[in-house]
Amino acid sequence: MLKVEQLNQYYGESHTLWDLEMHVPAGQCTVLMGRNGVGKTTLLQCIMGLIKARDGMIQYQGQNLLGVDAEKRANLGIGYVPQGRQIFPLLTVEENLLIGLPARRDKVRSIPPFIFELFPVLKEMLGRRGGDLSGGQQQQLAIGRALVLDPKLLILDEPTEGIQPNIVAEIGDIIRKLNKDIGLTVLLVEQKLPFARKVGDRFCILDRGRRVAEGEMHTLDDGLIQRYLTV
Ligand SMILES: Nc1ncnc2c1ncn2[C@@H]1O[C@H](COP(=O)(O)OP(=O)(O)OP(=O)(O)O)[C@@H](O)[C@H]1O
Repeated sequence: MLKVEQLNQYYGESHTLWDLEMHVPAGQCTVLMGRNGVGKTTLLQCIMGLIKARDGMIQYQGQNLLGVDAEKRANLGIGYVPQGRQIFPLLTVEENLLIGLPARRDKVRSIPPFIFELFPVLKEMLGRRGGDLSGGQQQQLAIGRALVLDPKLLILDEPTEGIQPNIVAEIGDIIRKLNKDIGLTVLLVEQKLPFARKVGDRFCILDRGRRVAEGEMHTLDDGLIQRYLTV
């Protein structure tokens, strides 16, 4: 569904992504892994068009995204949950959810009920300001906001960062449900190994801006973990 090929990205003169390759097959959950600062968020931001890649290809359903504006990428069915959630703290939960609706490809202009089935807490808190929610609730809101757009591919950047363990498990269950029951293709950045193993079908490991390993989750062995993931 998504194929990154020979992607190079620079921050000024600093070469950050090097001939990067990554495949995200349709219907699967792919986990992008690697230590801090290896380029995971940079890669996701290139995919979303939030930062520019210098050359290479990002192919989504057969189309090269590099010439497509960031707003249009959402229209193509790519949902994005950024690192740190980035919900609007002064807007209510309802307003946060409504904000993406005009970008939907169809004419739906109200919040789809399945969002509240997945996240009942959001229904209870519709009138609450986003900034008054707990970290876990904000993460649910950020995922809900991405789902409002009816994406086919959902991209999440460290959805468990700074969240209590019981909510982490809940978020894991929701990602699995979205992937296995609803059929969304998922790409997520995750540093917690048990979580990655629980939700992921495949992994892709970056090290210093390069892809160093990729494969099915059951092939992620101790050698790779020691070499590229443990700190
Ligand atoms: N806006 C920026 N300007 C310049 N350099 C940046 C910028 N953002 C990130 N970098 C650098 O690019 C490299 C990759 O950063 P990136 O945030 O993509 O890594 P990451 O793997 O997502 O790390 P983390 O797990 O800490 O979020 C790092 O060396 C970082 O310092």
